[in-house]
Amino acid sequence: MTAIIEAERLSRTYGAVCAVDDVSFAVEEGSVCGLLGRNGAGKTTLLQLVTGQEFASAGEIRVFGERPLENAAVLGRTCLVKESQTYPDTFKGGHVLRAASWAYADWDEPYARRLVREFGVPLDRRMKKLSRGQRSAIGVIVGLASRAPLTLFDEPYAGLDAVARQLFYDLLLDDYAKNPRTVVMSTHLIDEASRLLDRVVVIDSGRVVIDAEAEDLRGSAVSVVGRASQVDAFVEGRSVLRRDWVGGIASATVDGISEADRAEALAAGLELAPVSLQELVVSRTRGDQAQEVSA
Ligand SMILES: Nc1ncnc2c1ncn2[C@@H]1O[C@H](COP(=O)(O)OP(=O)(O)OP(=O)(O)O)[C@@H](O)[C@H]1O
Repeated sequence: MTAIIEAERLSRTYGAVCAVDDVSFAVEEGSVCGLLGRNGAGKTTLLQLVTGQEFASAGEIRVFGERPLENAAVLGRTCLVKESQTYPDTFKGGHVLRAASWAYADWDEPYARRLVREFGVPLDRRMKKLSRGQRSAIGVIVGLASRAPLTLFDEPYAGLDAVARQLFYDLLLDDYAKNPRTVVMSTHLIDEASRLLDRVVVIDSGRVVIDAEAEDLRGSAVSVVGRASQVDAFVEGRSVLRRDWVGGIASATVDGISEADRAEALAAGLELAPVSLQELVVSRTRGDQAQEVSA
């Protein structure tokens, strides 16, 4: 496999703030990578480093094997769609799409027109007069129709309603199947986007805390439910991410679970339930302490 993005010991500091802290990871060609993390974790800064909009304070970032800074060969194949995109005052939706058609060599105009119809966005209205969701839809259309070999979406859904978000996910999956490309998407809506993701990179306070195949990650934890005493006995010595009690019934989210562990839990009369990607990420980025919740 070819790595399209390679970060090696990459850091970006702003005075005393270390937005990206000694980060190393790779994104393989033809994969969809979810970049997840809490507010202020460093996701946008990382995407800006990837697209040459920020200088690294230390370390290396390579995109298509080259440094992205002021590199037309790299940036011509890279499309970053971000929520906070600003446009010239007089720009209408139609201008944005025309500018994008000039910027991206693989721009697909008929597909862009189809997406405009599907999202129902007006192209003859100034961008600043559009609703937040309509502006986001224009960004999503640019990202999809750019057909850029590396497409990065930085929280692209702000203001998009649930129907439009689902449309975006469906279009991305469908288009990705027909025209494989490399996609990185930062999102807080982890479970919604979960089915799209091949790989998950989670950053917390600028550092990578999880870098794994989404499938492996989903199977790495399980929720065990049963009588509190049995749950307590099972979790003894295991890595517990979260515990909840209701009366005498307890449930515990246990990390690093093996097939033998599952069999042992079932033999002990405990029920097993899958843990969603969102639960797992929340548990692992909440701090060192397992959360204890009683009701
Ligand atoms: N230009 C800047 N000057 C100073 N601090 C900055 C600058 N840009 C980002 N930061 C800080 O770096 C940290 C990471 O910010 P970043 O925008 O990358 O986070 P994020 O993960 O994208 O957050 P969110 O999910 O809230 O959008 C934050 O503490 C932020 O305040």
